[in-house]
Amino acid sequence: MNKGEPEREDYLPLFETRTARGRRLFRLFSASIFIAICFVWVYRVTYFPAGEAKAERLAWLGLFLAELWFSFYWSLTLILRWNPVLRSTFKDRLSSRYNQEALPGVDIFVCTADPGLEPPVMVINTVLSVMAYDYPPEKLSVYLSDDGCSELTFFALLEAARFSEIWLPFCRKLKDEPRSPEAYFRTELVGDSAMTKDWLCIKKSYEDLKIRIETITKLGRIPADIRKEHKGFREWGIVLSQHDHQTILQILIDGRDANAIDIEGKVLPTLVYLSREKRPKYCHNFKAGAMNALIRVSSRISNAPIILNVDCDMYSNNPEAIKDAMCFFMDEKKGHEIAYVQYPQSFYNLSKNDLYSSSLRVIVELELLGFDANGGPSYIGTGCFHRRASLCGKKYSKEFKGEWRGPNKKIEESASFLEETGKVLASCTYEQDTDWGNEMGLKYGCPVEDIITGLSIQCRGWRSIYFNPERKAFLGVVPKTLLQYLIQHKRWAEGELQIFLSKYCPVIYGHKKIPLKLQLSYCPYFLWAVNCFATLYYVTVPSLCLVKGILLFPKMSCPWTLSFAYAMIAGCIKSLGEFICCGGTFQGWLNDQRMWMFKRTTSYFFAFSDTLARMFGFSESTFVITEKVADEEISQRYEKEVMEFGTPSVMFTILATLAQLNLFGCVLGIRNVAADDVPVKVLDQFGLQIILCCVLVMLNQPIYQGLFFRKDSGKVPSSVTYQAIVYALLACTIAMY
Ligand SMILES: O=c1ccn([C@@H]2O[C@H](COP(=O)(O)OP(=O)(O)O[C@H]3O[C@H](CO)[C@@H](O)[C@H](O)[C@H]3O)[C@@H](O)[C@H]2O)c(=O)[nH]1
Ligand SMILES: [Mn+2]
Repeated sequence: MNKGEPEREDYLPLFETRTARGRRLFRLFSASIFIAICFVWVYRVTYFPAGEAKAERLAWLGLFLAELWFSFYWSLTLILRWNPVLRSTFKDRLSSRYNQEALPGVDIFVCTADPGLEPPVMVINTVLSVMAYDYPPEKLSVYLSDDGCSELTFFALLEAARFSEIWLPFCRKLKDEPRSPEAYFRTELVGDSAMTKDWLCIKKSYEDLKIRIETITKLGRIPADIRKEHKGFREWGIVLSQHDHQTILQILIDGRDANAIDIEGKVLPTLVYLSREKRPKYCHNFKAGAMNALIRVSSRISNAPIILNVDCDMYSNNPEAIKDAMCFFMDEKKGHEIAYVQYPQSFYNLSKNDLYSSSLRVIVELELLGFDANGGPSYIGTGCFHRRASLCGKKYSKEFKGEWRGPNKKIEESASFLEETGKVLASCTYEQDTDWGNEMGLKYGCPVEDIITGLSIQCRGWRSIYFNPERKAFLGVVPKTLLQYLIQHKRWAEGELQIFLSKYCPVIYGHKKIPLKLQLSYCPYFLWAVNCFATLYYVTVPSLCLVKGILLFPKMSCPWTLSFAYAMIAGCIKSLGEFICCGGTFQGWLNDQRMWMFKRTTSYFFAFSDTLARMFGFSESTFVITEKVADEEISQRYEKEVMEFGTPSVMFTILATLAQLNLFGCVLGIRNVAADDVPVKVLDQFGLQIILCCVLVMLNQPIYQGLFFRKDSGKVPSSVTYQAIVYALLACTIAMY
């Protein structure tokens, strides 16, 4: 509370913050690991093989540098773990303090970009789920941005608009169930026979709707008779291509219209289709461009003070989520500081032990809690409620309390007039010579537009909140193939590194604007890509040295081994403990470790090189959209947690080469032990190195499967196998001589 303002004794906050348990244990344990790390350094410095051959000295020095990097990086990650906080809300206080009238409007933005990769049925499920929020419908407006400019998506949305007339009344009878029809009907109906008739009837309607959409999606065009049903289809008459077309803006449900009601006569939320103008000459800035067009167009139509942004696969799983978010924004004491409330990204198609470790478990369940405590989480692109003002560039000020009330829908103008005038706002030229993409809206020029936008909002003085309730607010899909996963992480790592190397580097840009701990909280992510070097070194050189017989670690009988062993084992225990506390399984943790290794040696490596290439002007930024569907065979393997290779890729060549190097190292190491007169001696000398290789081999196990044992179409393609064998043999030969 500011000085001068009267203390209100009776004031009850709308949300509460608690510190997480177990912090003290964590700090102690981390400190002990840190001590072990210091001993490792001391060992490296005092036992440097100065008198040995050059190769040995170099190998040793490299390893030391890699270890220094790991220690530094590890210390950075502690900042995110030091002081995690948990938030909880009081929705009952919110509803007793504010009636329906007093709640702010919410504009919901759903982004889609490709009907092939993001099937229209999935998109409309997301749309229907957000239309069904437990919130006054006249306060809700849902906007679908279609960067794919697809009439198939438009058709699906039109069908969804119709279906919402029966779906929303049905949802009002539900309690906690998910509001995406697909997800809802996946679960069996329990109890209540009065519901059964309704249930069967709605289920039938949904299935019909789904078949209609899927048939037309398969067909790939809209039949003439359907075309006649809505004036919107006429727009596609002059669409040249997906990348060359005018703005298409259609208000499918006009919430102000007295006829826009569901079968029970209740108002429907406004529903709008937007496909912003695209011309080959112009840069479209991917999702950031789409979002900015949505911000402007929605300001013309509904202009709600709060904006929710979701990706097209992220359906709403908790109808109360808006009210939760409002508890933060509308808190009388602290609400006015908050620019955005970020929910975690959660997923519904994870395999049992999360094969690709796509759930980002530790980030979502632990690191972001620490991020929040350090000043506010980053914006992670989806499942985020924004204050329109702060997203549009407003600086934080104590005086600005937010205007929740007031008319948020312009009553006077007709829908077609709004469409006509709104179109201009989504044209290619509108942003020229404006601050859009810079200080206004989402930032351009970065593959992780979300992170950089969040950072700049915080640097304008705002705070953000991370809210991770038990019941997940949004559920989306993760990629089902290894390559999709690696490409997605490459995009992320690339974007993050790009920010670090730009003027937005948090320690420079954030200096004096945000607290140091918040600046540093960003760094572990921004430096993801840099990990590639130390990791590549650690997975190759010890194996090669084993082949050649170069000693890199202390002897097993030497006390220094203890420091290495402790740092490794305690480090693993800590990470395993965290993983389990965050709800993971042991197998899941192993998968997680494996995926860290895989992405560090491939995604991060390419992220690093591509970032440099772009900085020096050799390439342009791209945005590879993640596939949200997979064919039947791939899905089946995914369910069984069999890793998917299938298509040739350099990333796989790297992984396969490294895996074989480790295997050679391991085999040769063990052979030496066996062949030695006194096996104990070799084991004593090379023990740690052999263990390291064995661990790597164990982690690489799915690759050996894919290389040598599998026959299905998801195995490593033979071209990759041959290349990898050649490279690995070559590397060993060079190492030996
Ligand atoms: O030109 C484009 C490209 C993408 N998208 C949409 O952006 C969203 C995210 O794309 P996706 O391929 O699913 O990427 P993810 O890696 O899964 O997305 C995460 O990472 C992105 C930044 O890299 C953020 O924009 C996302 O919100 C965040 O969920 C999807 O809804 C797309 O339809 C567009 O609207 N226009
Ligand atoms: Mn996605």
